Amino acid sequence: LGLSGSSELSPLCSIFYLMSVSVLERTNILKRKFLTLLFVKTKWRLCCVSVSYVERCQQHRWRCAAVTFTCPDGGLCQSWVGAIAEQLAAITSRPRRLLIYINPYGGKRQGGRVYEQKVAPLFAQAAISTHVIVTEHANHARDHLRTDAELKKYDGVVCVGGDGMFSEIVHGLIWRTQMDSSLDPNSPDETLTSCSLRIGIIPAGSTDCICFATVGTNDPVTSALHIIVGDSQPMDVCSIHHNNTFLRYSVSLLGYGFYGDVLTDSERKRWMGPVRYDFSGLKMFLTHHYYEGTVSYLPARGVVGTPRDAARCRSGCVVCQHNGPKPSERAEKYETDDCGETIRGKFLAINAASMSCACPRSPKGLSPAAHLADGTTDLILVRKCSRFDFLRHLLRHTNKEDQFDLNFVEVHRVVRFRFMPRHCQSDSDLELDLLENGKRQIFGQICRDHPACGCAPAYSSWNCDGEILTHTAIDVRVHCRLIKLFARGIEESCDAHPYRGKPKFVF
Ligand SMILES: Nc1ncnc2c1ncn2[C@@H]1O[C@H](COP(=O)(O)OP(=O)(O)OP(=O)(O)O)[C@@H](O)[C@H]1O
Repeated sequence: LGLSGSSELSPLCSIFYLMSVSVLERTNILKRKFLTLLFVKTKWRLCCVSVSYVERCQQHRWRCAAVTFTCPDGGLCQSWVGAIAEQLAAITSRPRRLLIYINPYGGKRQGGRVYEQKVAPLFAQAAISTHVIVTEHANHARDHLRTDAELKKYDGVVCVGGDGMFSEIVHGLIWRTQMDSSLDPNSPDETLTSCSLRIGIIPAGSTDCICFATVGTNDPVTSALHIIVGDSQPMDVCSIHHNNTFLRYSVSLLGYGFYGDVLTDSERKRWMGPVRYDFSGLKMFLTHHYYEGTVSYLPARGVVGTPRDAARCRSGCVVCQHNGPKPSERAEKYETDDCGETIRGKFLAINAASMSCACPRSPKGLSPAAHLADGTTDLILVRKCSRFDFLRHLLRHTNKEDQFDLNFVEVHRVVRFRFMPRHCQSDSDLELDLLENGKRQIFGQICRDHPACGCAPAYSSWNCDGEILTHTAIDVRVHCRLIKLFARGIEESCDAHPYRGKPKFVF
């Protein structure tokens, strides 16, 4: 794009303006997908204005592209730079100051390099000021956020690492927000205050499931661009309590039985690297343990959507918008026994998916129709069945068949649930079980009390977003939209998007 010199600034300005608006429309600048003005440089007597913008690539990836305008008139160029910069400054959703935590040991230990080489230059170009903390030990970021961080100075918190690192940020930020609001996080009935700061994830871990589920790809540049353009994706968080004591928050998967056992076993095999998950998965599948207990839950009422829907939670999801927080629902409690449902049984797996839990290994995820911000979690109960049937269920996570369309699997969309393993049940509950299930139970109980006989163990562990919980009897409550991410959810049919690929400028 070249403009010949002229002393008449105003008409030239208009032409330049019209042409640029056309360019910007094509690059989607006017729909806020434009990234940022990068620089103005003088070349001999020509001035260049380079405008950077987001270009969509395949598989939900974003790239930073640039278009350069040249003009012999330096003053005109400067006025253009000023005008565009003014427009950009008016977009208040974009962060200006970020607090960044880098886990140098996450994934392949490339967090520092990924940030320095791929992300920091983009933040610098976008004029975002950063305060970077390289963590020195586990829970460093969480504890810093809880007490020391001067959060008022920042527009967002970014973690460079995997799901464990994200979890640290979530725990630190939620705890701090509740403390600042004088709320008691130990009370499971407390209505928590939503965090005002958004969280960004630069994926540099082993699995990066949260990033994949909210952005659609695990790519540091794409995540950095979502942060720069100031995207915002609200997210539900489950609080987990045991006897009125806070244990953890969960945003993705809470799994007892199969997924708890796989995590416990894989933790002992860290030396194997990422392959440990496959190894432990196979081992636990062959071991085929089942666990007895009681699940009680409050079904989600007055919401649209079910776990069996064909529609998926995507960018601008109407289900999330419809089911958003409603004041009357926020204080839902187990006030009476009859407001919840109760299921006793033997389970191979009890899973609560607060999002699809899609990842590169399971592109559909554990609950494909789960929503990021609808205030519910999908409670999936896999009852005791044969190994062959359980394999059928597991394989359906990777193909197009419905993993819930099996007579030993049930799924409920809930706002709260409790689990009580059988060994923790009161005597009266055990008597009730006995009456319901007959005398076969007596021999089962003897086996459980004397594990040396080689029967199934009495209890498993909860896998809470990749961490093992210390208690098995838990009370889980969904808090609608407790946090916000620098993301926009997975965009629909990205490959067919009109703005994908290189924009073609025709003048
Ligand atoms: N400096 C550090 N030294 C040791 N551990 C750390 C440090 N900083 C953070 N951690 C801990 O490392 C754990 C794993 O980190 P992270 O989640 O970034 O990587 P990952 O486990 O490889 O990835 P993923 O969780 O996606 O599988 C986190 O739970 C975090 O608490």
